[in-house]
Amino acid sequence: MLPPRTSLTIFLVLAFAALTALGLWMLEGVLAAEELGDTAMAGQGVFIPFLSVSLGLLAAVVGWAVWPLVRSVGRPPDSSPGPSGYVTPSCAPEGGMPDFGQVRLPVSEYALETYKAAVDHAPAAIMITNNRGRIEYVNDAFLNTSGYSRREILGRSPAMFSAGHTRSEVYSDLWQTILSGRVWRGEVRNRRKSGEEYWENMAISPLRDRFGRVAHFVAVREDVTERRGREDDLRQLALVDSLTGIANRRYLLERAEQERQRAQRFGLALTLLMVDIDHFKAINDRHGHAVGDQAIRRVAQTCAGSVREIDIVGRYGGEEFVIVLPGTLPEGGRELAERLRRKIAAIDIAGADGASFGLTVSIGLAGFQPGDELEQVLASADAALYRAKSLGRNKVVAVTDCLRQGPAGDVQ
Ligand SMILES: Nc1nc2c(ncn2[C@@H]2O[C@H](COP(=O)(O)OP(=O)(O)OP(=O)(O)O)[C@@H](O)[C@H]2O)c(=O)[nH]1
Repeated sequence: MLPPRTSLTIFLVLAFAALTALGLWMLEGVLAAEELGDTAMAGQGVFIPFLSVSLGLLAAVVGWAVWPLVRSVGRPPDSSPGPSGYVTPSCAPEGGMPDFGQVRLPVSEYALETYKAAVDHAPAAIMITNNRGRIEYVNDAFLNTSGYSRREILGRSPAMFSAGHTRSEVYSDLWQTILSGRVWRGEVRNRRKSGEEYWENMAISPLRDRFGRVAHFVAVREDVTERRGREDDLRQLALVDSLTGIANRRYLLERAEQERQRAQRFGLALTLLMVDIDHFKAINDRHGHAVGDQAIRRVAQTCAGSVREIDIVGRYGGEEFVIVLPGTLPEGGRELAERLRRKIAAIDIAGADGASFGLTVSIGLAGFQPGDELEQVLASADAALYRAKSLGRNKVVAVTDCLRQGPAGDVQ
């Protein structure tokens, strides 16, 4: 199908060519008649102006037809849209995308189509909510990560994905940030449709409408569960004693210091126990290192299994443990220490010779006093432990208030 301009041009050229031919034929007749002195024919001199007008019009029509071609010489190919309004691939500059900045308005539809495809199929999960917090769009990656269908998500609140562990301050910070027009970044724990929980790293930015108002929010989310798992493992390795699985010395002291500061600030009670296996060297010597390790593990497990969740049990040295009891007075600590001493005395360990053997511990106990540094409380508990050992072992000794300022060993 020829474009209208081309069809009209062909029609006009043919029409004027026919008229011109007719004019020339008649002119020939006129000239011949003049030569013969035929005055009747010579009176037909009206055909000369007619022929001139005809030729002039023909030139104008041809000029009108070829003008666009003359104009396009030396220009890049036209990027006019195809019948549907989309730019066809042939309109794109060689080897790349069309330059959207150069094209006329209908091409923006093509640009929109391209941007939409990019968002729909982006590898990161993308969600768009309106400023009332309702989900208006999610891409394919979002559906894959969350496990929901589009129908189950659209129109609902993003809160439907929360696993419920994130503190409310995190969300208030999120809203404050994005409502003020800034980007919020953070990691939250979410839940898939299957119930499985996962970590998501999110960047949420406000989208402004043509009037500059925040009308939507776009969230780009990435499942970082694997990375978080590796970090957790590393963190665990850094905090935990590899032989016993309880807190290592560094982490124990860190947590103990936190509790000391809390006790100091809020005037809370805090008691510290120092537990040491009696004659452990003899166990090692008699049964070997592996059995010695087993004894250390059993004592650690017994300590960890005898305290509350808020208490902290850590390995302080080779066969020495510290138990931090927040919110506990020395009397309460002593009760626990006695219970623990008896429990450990009841442990049976398989010896190298096949026969089982028992073990005992000595426990030193000290309570925190306002103004104490952690080292002072530890030194007091250690002094009490020393006293328990010197009193024959398998004993609990607490530092009394009147003696805690005295030299090491002045305990009762
Ligand atoms: N098997 C094993 N032994 C350890 C470990 N750490 C330290 N030890 C040993 O524990 C022993 C501690 O001995 P001592 O400090 O003399 O204490 P003890 O023999 O228990 O004597 P008292 O505490 O006075 O009753 C040493 O022989 C260390 O080599 C460990 O991780 N595994």
